[in-house]
Amino acid sequence: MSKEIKIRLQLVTKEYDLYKQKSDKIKALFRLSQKKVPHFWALKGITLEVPAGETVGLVGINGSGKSTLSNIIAGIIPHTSGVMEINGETSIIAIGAGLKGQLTGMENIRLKCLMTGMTNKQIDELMPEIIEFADLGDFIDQPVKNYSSGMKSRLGFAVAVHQNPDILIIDEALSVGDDTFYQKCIDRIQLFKDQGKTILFVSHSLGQIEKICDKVVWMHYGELREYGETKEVVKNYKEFTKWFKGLSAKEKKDYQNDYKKQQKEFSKEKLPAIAKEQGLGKEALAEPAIGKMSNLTKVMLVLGLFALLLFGGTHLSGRSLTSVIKNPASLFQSSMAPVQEAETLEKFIEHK
Ligand SMILES: Nc1ncnc2c1ncn2[C@@H]1O[C@H](COP(=O)(O)OP(=O)(O)OP(=O)(O)O)[C@@H](O)[C@H]1O
Repeated sequence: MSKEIKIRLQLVTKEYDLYKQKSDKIKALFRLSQKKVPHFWALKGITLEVPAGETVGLVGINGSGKSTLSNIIAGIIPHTSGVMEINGETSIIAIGAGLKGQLTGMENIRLKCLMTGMTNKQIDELMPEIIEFADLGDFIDQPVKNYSSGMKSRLGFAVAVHQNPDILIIDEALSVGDDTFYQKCIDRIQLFKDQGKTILFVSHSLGQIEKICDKVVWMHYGELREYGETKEVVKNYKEFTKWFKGLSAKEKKDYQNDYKKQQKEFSKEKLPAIAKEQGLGKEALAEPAIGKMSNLTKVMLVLGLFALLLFGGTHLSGRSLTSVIKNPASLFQSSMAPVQEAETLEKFIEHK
């Protein structure tokens, strides 16, 4: 019997607009600027299937699209076009991802757990176990902004592995920990594997990839260059990096510029031909609902959101509407000290 497919992607793309300034983005939205905005395609049509229970590694040189792909699968950022089918709960561990700097380690644990739908009672029961796994000592009561990247990774890992996700996505989170913590994480990943969970593992360490992964995806400048057995793909990737390292500085630069140029010049018009090449139907060219909206709908939506932010923010900040209109920046200036703010949030959460 064939295994259930946990992650199914068909021709998934990600396009970024390269605005020089934030104001250009707003002007473009309201069509106030005629300036042509350069585009960059971080993903140029990724087609991939990951069956349940497999651990798949993501390798590729810097900027090849590994984090973009894992963030899209985790639902952190939207894709531009293509079909995405994720069958199960995902949890991503990336250094500092989703952690609030002003809150303490313990408050962050509670917030992250609440966001996954756990009750305060369930969190209270699980808290000692998460704290023990993170092993941060007294730092658990310190604001996360004072943590090193290794400490943030510990906290993120501890929370994620206790959430019991179907699909665990680990983005470079193991690269910053010390040996003891690394081993603890490897043991936990092995336990996940034994439980038949699906894992996506992004790493620059081929040693880690070889140790953990059943299969490997090799990303190359927004394209999926190879997907297959770990041994085979790692061998080919090692050959490529050896060849690349052997190039002169100018040759390297030319190689990179050539690929980046292709990513800038890519367009949706090229997708039907790629779909045909990959044997995919028209549905692979689908765009998420937000991309299909007319410009008028988008403007109405932005205006609606702006009004909601203004009135909601005014209400929450306790300031008058007139004072906010006179000084909009005041909305974003906290009237409380960070510690006081954290305490308020803590009380709020406890109250719930
Ligand atoms: N918000 C953004 N706006 C514009 N371009 C972006 C944005 N985020 C990522 N990119 C670009 O998309 C490409 C892929 O980035 P991504 O972070 O996914 O690569 P990566 O393979 O994870 O790299 P690394 O190994 O360095 O972590 C890069 O060229 C990057 O500059």
